[in-house]
Amino acid sequence: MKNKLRRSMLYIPANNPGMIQDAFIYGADAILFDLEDSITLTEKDAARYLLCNALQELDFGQAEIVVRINPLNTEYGRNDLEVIVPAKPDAIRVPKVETGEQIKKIDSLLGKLERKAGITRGSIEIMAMIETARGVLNAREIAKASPRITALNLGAEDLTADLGVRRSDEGIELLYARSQIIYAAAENGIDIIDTVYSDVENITGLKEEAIMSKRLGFTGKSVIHPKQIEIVNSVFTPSTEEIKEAEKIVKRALEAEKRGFGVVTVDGKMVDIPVIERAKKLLDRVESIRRASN
Ligand SMILES: CC(=O)SCCNC(=O)CCNC(=O)[C@H](O)C(C)(C)COP(=O)(O)OP(=O)(O)OC[C@H]1O[C@@H](n2cnc3c(N)ncnc32)[C@H](O)[C@@H]1OP(=O)(O)O
Ligand SMILES: O=C([O-])CC(=O)C(=O)O
Ligand SMILES: [Mg+2]
Repeated sequence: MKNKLRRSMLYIPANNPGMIQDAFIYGADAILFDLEDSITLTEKDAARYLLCNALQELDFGQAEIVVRINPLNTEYGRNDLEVIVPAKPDAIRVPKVETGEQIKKIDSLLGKLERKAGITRGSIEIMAMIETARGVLNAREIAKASPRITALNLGAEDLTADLGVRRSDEGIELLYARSQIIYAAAENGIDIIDTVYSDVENITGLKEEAIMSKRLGFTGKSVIHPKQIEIVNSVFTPSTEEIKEAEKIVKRALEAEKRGFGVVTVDGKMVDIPVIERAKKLLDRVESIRRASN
């Protein structure tokens, strides 16, 4: 079964056969083959065909296979979909999405290409990248534009370029965008993936940013180098203390319910329905992680 955890999504430029071949060995939950910004215009065609062959020939294990296409308003985007859909990726990541209408167009095009390729209609998911001011402001309509949408992704490099601001370590310039898209994703029960951390050598900085993202509500983070995977997976996996606490809450709540009490205290803190729901959600996630790593 495919791993849909999406704690870490590893970018791989789709014109690099060595990286494509080794993609599955690093333990990323998702492999994110890129046809957009890591590929120069002269390499677009070659990358697309190389990737199509690789998806058909290679076994990437349990990792979810996602392809970032070029925007559909460029001459490359439509060609990407035509070549890649028959190779059955699990999802298409669409860059620079600004309106729900754009997602509806991609949904309909995917439907036609799926039919042509003999693939079940609706089986290829869409992940929408929010990386412009307009995209941030329209995140709500984007998130609900198609049942295919299973995640929103922040693209901070493009967004800070659009805003004309510097990207800082503490990320204050991204706080509004991060919060807005987290709410849009939560409203629709879909995943929300944080942007890449570009300073590959700075593992401490990566960890701090990932912890902050998790605390805000992100469910995972895109990465650009294999050495970023372990740290990101571990930040987005509940800790032993969190698991123990959740188990205790669920156990005490069940005991209290049997005695007719809806609210109890656990370690001096009040536990009622929302706290129990949060604990159950955490334990469900732990179970998904356990299943995915077996
Ligand atoms: C703003 C945006 O749009 S970000 C998204 C687009 N950008 C990308 O996709 C970039 C993805 N990352 C990369 O291309 C590379 O990591 C770079 C260019 C940043 C650095 O590459 P290198 O200088 O080769 O890194 P380094 O020497 O540390 O690599 C060590 C090993 O890891 C491999 N590796 C590095 N990055 C990746 C990757 N993303 N996926 C798979 N393998 C990788 C290298 O091939 C090398 O393997 P080898 O030892 O078998 O030769
Ligand atoms: O964060 C990402 O996924 C990379 C990206 O496209 C951006 O930052 O603009
Ligand atoms: Mg971008």
